[in-house]
Amino acid sequence: MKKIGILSSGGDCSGMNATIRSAVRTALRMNMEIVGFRKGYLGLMKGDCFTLDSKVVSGILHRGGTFLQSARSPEFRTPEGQQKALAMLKELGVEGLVVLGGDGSLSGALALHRLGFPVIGIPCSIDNDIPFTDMALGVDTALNNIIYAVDCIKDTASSHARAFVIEVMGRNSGYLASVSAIATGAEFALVPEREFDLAEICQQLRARYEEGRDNAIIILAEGVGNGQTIADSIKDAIGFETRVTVLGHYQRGGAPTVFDRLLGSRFGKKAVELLISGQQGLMVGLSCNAILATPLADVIKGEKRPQDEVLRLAEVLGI
Ligand SMILES: Nc1ncnc2c1ncn2[C@@H]1O[C@H](COP(=O)(O)OP(=O)(O)O)[C@@H](O)[C@H]1O
Ligand SMILES: O=P(O)(O)OC[C@H]1O[C@](O)(COP(=O)(O)O)[C@@H](O)[C@@H]1O
Ligand SMILES: [Mg+2]
Repeated sequence: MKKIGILSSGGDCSGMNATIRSAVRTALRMNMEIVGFRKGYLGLMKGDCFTLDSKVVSGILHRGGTFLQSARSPEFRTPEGQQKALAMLKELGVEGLVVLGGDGSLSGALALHRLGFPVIGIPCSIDNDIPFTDMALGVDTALNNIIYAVDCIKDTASSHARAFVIEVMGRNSGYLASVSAIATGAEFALVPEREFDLAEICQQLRARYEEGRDNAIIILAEGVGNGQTIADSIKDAIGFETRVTVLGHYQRGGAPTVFDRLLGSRFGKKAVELLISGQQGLMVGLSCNAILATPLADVIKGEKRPQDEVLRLAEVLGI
């Protein structure tokens, strides 16, 4: 193998740049040429790429997002799109590919692997919905962003005697909501993994209000539903005002935490080493603080185990 490629796909997250930098420096150390494809699978199908050298990746470690840019490409989901990408890889003389992305992008990586192309995946998604890794890249930074915002909102909640419904991202995963509720001392976390009864929540908020606790933070995972609907249905029942804050894309960006800088650096190095040593069709992951590799096929057919321990902790803490 003389030349490999790298791309970032799906939702961007903080730590992608640290990962790309580490992959590039590992490849160069191993006398390998490495090219970066712009905008994920879109750039791959078009052959939109450029050579990555040590200088190109300097000064990006501390920046969120991905300097290779990212995209969601419906065309790449089709067999025609995947054949286009394969033909382009062949034309460019690229013999192996590192894919940074979430569950969707890793499904795309598996498709290329099944067509016989050497691929290694790196789990990147703030949702933490990818199995076979304790943490995906970007989760820690997103959580830190969320707790900063919630701490700020708590000041207003207590000053104005209000209940805030704060909607966080995560698609169908309640990981960000559960963990941020634990870390901020929120009153409730509403997550798709756990059933809840809105009437009961209202009753508890009312009882707290009558005891003199006149503000509350309710963290809502986006997978549960709309924040305004929830706030509207509790407004009259609890005795104090409600407001809704949707944290949105603020959560995904910003300077990566130490955890994500280190995790990305470890993932990037390991992915390139695996590719160069002839291994393929794998995803790197973090398990008990070691970097392991799991077949992409197992990752895609697997399901991220429910966050049982986190949910139980939330329950014990009264969330
Ligand atoms: N089943 C699939 N087969 C092939 N490619 C896929 C598949 N699912 C997703 N992709 C590709 O990966 C891209 C990113 O996936 P998406 O689910 O949007 O984000 P993420 O990778 O962050 O989960 C999609 O736009 C598509 O190009
Ligand atoms: O940025 P977009 O395209 O609006 O997508 C928003 C979605 O992306 C995420 O931030 C990350 O999800 P993915 O990792 O699957 O891309 C979700 O939490 C959110 O629902
Ligand atoms: Mg996803």
